[in-house]
Amino acid sequence: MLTIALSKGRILDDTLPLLAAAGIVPTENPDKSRKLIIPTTQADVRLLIVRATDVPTYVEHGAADLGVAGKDVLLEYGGQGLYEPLDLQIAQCKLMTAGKVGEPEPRGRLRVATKFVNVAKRYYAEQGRQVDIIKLYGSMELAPLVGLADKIIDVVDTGNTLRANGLEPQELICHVSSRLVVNKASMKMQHARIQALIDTLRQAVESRRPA
Ligand SMILES: Nc1ncnc2c1ncn2[C@@H]1O[C@H](COP(=O)(O)OP(=O)(O)OP(=O)(O)O)[C@@H](O)[C@H]1O
Ligand SMILES: O=P(O)(O)OC[C@H]1O[C@H](OP(=O)(O)OP(=O)(O)O)[C@H](O)[C@@H]1O
Repeated sequence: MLTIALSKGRILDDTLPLLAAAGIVPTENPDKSRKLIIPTTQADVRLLIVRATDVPTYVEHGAADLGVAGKDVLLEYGGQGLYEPLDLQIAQCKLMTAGKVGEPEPRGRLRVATKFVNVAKRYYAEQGRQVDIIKLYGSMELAPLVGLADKIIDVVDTGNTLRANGLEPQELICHVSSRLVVNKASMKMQHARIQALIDTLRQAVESRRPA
C-alpha cells in the first residue's frame, strides 16, 4: 500500500489533477466525504486527509509514505527527516512580514505575531534583530490592529487580506510553493515505485507550466 497525505482545500484541489496524470483518482470526493482515509482507483494507493501543518509529521513517522506540503509548513517544521524531491509549483504565495500602512518602524524590540514561530526566529536572528515572537494560530492580521504586535509574518498571495485590514506587505522572507515529500524509509523500501510516481508527477508539473 502506498499512502499519500494531503490537506483539504487548495493543496488537495491542485494535487488531484497531478495524481490523475499518474492514474490515481479518489473513489469518492474528499471535499464532500467525512472519511479521512480515501481509497483510489489504484487499489494499493490511498489518500490520508490531514491538517496542512500535520503533513510532515505523518510522512516523517511513516504513517504516510508521501505527502504534499507548502514550503512554509516545511520550513516551520524543520529538520532533515524528509526527502523533498519535487516542487509541484502549486499553492504559490510568499512568506512576508507585514505591518500597518504608513506606520514607522518601532524603535527597540519588535513584537511579531505569527504561526511561523521558527521561521520568524531564524529570519530575525539572521538580521541580528531582537524580537519578541507571539505565537498565533490564525487571524494574524488582527494583531497589529489591536496592539498585540507591531508586525506579522504570514503568507501573502494577492495581498487582499492585508489590504482589507489596513496592513501592507513589507519584507519578503521567501517564495512558497507546495512540495512532494517522501518518507526516507519508504523511499528505500519502495524505491522503484515511488521514483516512477515522482517521474510521472514531474512530467505532469512540467506539462502544466505556461509556455
Ligand atoms: N492565499 C494563498 N494563495 C496561495 N497559496 C496559499 C495561500 N494561503 C496558503 N497557501 C499555501 O497553501 C498551503 C495550504 O494552505 P491552506 O489554507 O489549505 O491551509 P492552512 O490554512 O495553512 O492550514 P489550516 O487550514 O490547517 O490552518 C499553505 O501552507 C501555503 O503553502
Ligand atoms: O494575499 P491573499 O490572496 O489575501 O492570501 C493570503 C491569505 O490566504 C491565506 O488564508 P486562506 O484564504 O487560505 O484562509 P485561511 O486563513 O483559512 O487559511 C493566508 O492565511 C492569508 O490570510
